[in-house]
Formats: sequence, C-alpha cells, structure tokens
Amino acid sequence: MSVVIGEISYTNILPFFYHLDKQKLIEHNCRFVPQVPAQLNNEMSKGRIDIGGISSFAYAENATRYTLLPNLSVTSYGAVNSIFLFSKVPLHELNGKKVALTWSSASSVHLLKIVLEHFHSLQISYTTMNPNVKSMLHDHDACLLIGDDAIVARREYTTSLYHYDLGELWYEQTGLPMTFAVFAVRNETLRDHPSLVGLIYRSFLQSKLESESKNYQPMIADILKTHGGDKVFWDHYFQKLCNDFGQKEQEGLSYYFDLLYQMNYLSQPIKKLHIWDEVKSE
Ligand SMILES: C=C(O[C@@H]1C=C(C(=O)O)C=C[C@H]1O)C(=O)O
Repeated sequence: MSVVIGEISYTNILPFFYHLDKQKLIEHNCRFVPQVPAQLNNEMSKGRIDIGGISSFAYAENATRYTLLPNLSVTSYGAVNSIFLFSKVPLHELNGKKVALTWSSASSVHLLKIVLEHFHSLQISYTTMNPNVKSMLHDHDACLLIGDDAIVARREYTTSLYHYDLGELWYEQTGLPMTFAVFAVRNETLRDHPSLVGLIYRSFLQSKLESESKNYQPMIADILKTHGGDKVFWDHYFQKLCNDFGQKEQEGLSYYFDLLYQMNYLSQPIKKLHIWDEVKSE
C-alpha cells in the first residue's frame, strides 16, 4: 500500500515541495496528489490522502483523527497577499448583502465569516462558487478568492473593486498570526508507517529550509515562468509568508478555532493541538 501525499496546487505551498526529493519518496512507495485545499481536505477525511498540507480548518474538523506535523505551516503575520475579499462596496456596507465564496477554501472562508459576522456584526448571505470574479460578482456584492486565483484577480481588479486582505484584517483585530494551512497526517498512517512518515516529514522540513536558505530564488525563477507576475511581488510574497509552526502561530490558530467554536462553525472545541513528537515516535 502506498502512502498518498497531498500537495496543495498553489504557489504558497511550494517552499515545502520545490526542493523535495520526490523520486526518493516515490521509491519508498509514496504517491503525490496535487489538488486545491478543499479537495485535499475532503480526500484526507475519506482516508484517500494520508499526509500533507490541508486547510487548518479541516484539521479542526478532524482533530481526533489527525496529528499535526511540527514546524510546518502556511501562516501570515498581517497581509498574506493571496487571500482577498473583492467587493463592490466598502466592507462595512455589506450588511444584508450577498457574498460569493470560492469552493476551493476552508480556512479563509471561515476566517471571512469571523471578520464579517464577529468583528463587524454583519449579516451576510453566502453562496459557494467557482473562483471567477466576473461570474461571482454577476449576482453578488463581494467575493472571496484565495491562492493563485486571488493573486491574478488582484492584478486585474485593484482599481475597480475594493479589496481586503484577510490576513491583514485578522491581524488588525487580534494582533495574532493566522495559519491557513497546516501539515497533518492521519493517525492510522502514523500508526502503520511511522518511519516513512518520519522520512516524509524530514523531507518537507529540508525543502523548507533549503527554500529559505536560497531566499526562494530558484523557486521564484520557475514561478515567474509558470505564473507570470513580477519578481518584486514574488520576493515580497515569500518573504512575508511564515512557514513555521511555533508557539505564536499555534496561539493564533487556537484563537481562530475558539472563535469558530463560539460561532458554531465547529461542533467541538479544540482544547489542544496534537503535534507529532517526532523524536519519541521514531
Ligand atoms: C495563503 C493561502 O493559504 C491557503 C488557504 C487555504 C484555505 O483557505 O483553506 C488552505 C491552504 C492554504 O494554502 C492562500 O491560498 O493564499
């Protein structure tokens, strides 16, 4: 049986994959599945993906079944630059209005609900849609996009629409970082393949460290070819994202989960983040 590794198909996850020795992991019977976060969340909850990056919200929904991998995340302290609410009217005028949500997200969708409903006391009607600004705004007042869809839309709509960076809105209210993606493993996979999980974990960590030590440069050179944009943007984007998962990041994530539980978006409170104690398990 192979171990299936989920790979978020957005550039923000690349520091963990760009310098990964995929061939070596394939030789160890691993398989890679690139998908957008909502698909990965769903596949992991059904047991069809074993390990990898998922929405932090999806971890909360499955906290008793998953274990978090230490030191790995996609987190922002303030502006994240790839998660935007695009709106025809200023945010505080959205009360009673309709907002379209990208179907690809789980963390940002719930972060938006915190921002609109909890921070600004707005009542909103939501629809989940394909991530396309034109069709989303055809019949809605605002729309949420994430990942590369949001990066591209921001290039196009900076002047014609209001746009709000969700990482920034969260930071302004809480002073805390926001973790959008965590790395998790299904508890059964960890039980059945502890040493392979160790190898995969160390490979992710090594790729992240190499990305950081090379200042993301080889990776950005490739992203420019595949995704366009300018180097200044991508340099700034990766410099600003935090890929650690230390105490402060965990504090921000726990607060996000607490609010979601209070708002009934989570059925169980998350009292503790279960993070793999790698050294003991090996
Ligand atoms: C930073 C981002 O974080 C992503 C957002 C996610 C979500 O909203 O569920 C999940 C994984 C992250 O890769 C982004 O997509 O721009």
